[in-house]
Amino acid sequence: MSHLPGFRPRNDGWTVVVPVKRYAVAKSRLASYAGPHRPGLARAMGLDTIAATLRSPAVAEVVIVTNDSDATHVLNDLGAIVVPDEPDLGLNQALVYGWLAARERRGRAPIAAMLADLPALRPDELAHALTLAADHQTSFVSDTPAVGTTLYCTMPGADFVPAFGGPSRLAHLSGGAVELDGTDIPTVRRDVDTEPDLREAALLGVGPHTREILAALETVHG
Ligand SMILES: Nc1nc2c(ncn2[C@@H]2O[C@H](COP(=O)(O)OP(=O)(O)OP(=O)(O)O)[C@@H](O)[C@H]2O)c(=O)[nH]1
Ligand SMILES: C=C(OP(=O)(O)O)C(=O)O
Repeated sequence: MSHLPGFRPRNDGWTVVVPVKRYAVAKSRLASYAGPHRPGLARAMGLDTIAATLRSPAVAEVVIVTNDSDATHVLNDLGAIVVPDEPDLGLNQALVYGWLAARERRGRAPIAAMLADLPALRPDELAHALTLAADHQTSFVSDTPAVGTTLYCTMPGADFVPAFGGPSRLAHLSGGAVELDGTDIPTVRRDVDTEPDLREAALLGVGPHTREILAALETVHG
């Protein structure tokens, strides 16, 4: 197993569980913009998100839940632990399955769930969010419009009840999770579902895989 430059396995720190949908069917809301590049764009955003997560100083281990064969091989080579999406019942069930695997591996670690569509994610901003999260049993970071969620965090012993999808900010608040201050973590909050989201992420500065696909899309769209 090779590791990214700068990645140091740690014994303390967070386990971050990341669900990755099969690229062939992912990011349907970007279909008209990305056309044949849509699976490649989903892959590139996932790779940039997970590479930044592996480099974050607050992260000890990354557990990926996926049934995508390319993601399984490539993310394992990057240094993530990859488990199959055995339930295959959507995002939240995949996260619970990943949480069980994470707990089995590192029983006393704090565990967070994070989406794979944060292509501008910076390792230091993720570390900042996870440091804030350590003050609460259960907490979360809302997305840029403050409607959805990008990161859901639990300390050891807390229930893990992710409620991602649609207006998940309210769902997580109703479940008793504390919303973390999003002031200094714009790249943790910028998930990408649509073309305007992608433009905003590009302004924040996306990782190299997403940058390459964006360059190809620029030649299509002018
Ligand atoms: N393992 C797994 N991951 C999922 C599943 N559904 C969504 N995800 C992941 O969950 C995160 C957020 O998903 P969405 O933003 O809804 O992405 P999406 O389903 O690809 O996009 P749309 O087709 O536009 O809804 C991304 O990391 C996806 O890869 C699923 O059924 N299984
Ligand atoms: C899954 C989520 O993201 P989106 O609905 O933007 O895909 C969410 O915000 O809970």
